[in-house]
Amino acid sequence: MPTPRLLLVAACALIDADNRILLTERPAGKSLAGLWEFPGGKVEAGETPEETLIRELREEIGVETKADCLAPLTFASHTYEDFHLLMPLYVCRRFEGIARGLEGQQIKWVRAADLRAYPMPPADLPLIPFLVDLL
Ligand SMILES: Nc1nc2c([nH]c(=O)n2[C@H]2C[C@H](O)[C@@H](COP(=O)(O)OP(=O)(O)OP(=O)(O)O)O2)c(=O)[nH]1
Repeated sequence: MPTPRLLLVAACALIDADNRILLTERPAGKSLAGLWEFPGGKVEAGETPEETLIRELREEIGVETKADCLAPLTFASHTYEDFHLLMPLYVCRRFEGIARGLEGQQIKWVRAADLRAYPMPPADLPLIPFLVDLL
């Protein structure tokens, strides 16, 4: 089997003053629909992962942040059927605005210890212990 193409996706664990993490539900019709994920998206040509996150946080949940406020935590590396996902996970505690699902998606602020109660894409499961340790 040939190795599938590499897909670079940037994701962010937004953390509120209460140490809760924001999860967003993937909408019906998309791949992995109904699963809970970290906000983010594909790194487009000409973008840094930080620029991708600033754009995606603004578009998806109406939150503004800066590259300085994005700290790398860990990454996911997972083979899906059509691609191999490489996904740096950043942590962001400094942002402006009240998060809301601007694309009709549900959002939820979740304690690290409760993350496993939310079905997530398989690539995300190894990330949970890093957040539990951090928080
Ligand atoms: N944003 C985000 N994407 C994730 C996570 N975990 C995970 O496997 N992914 C995958 C799902 C998608 O295949 C890809 C992100 O793509 P995207 O969110 O920009 O694009 P999309 O909704 O249009 O996805 P798709 O329907 O094209 O697959 O990364 C995660 O925690 N956050």
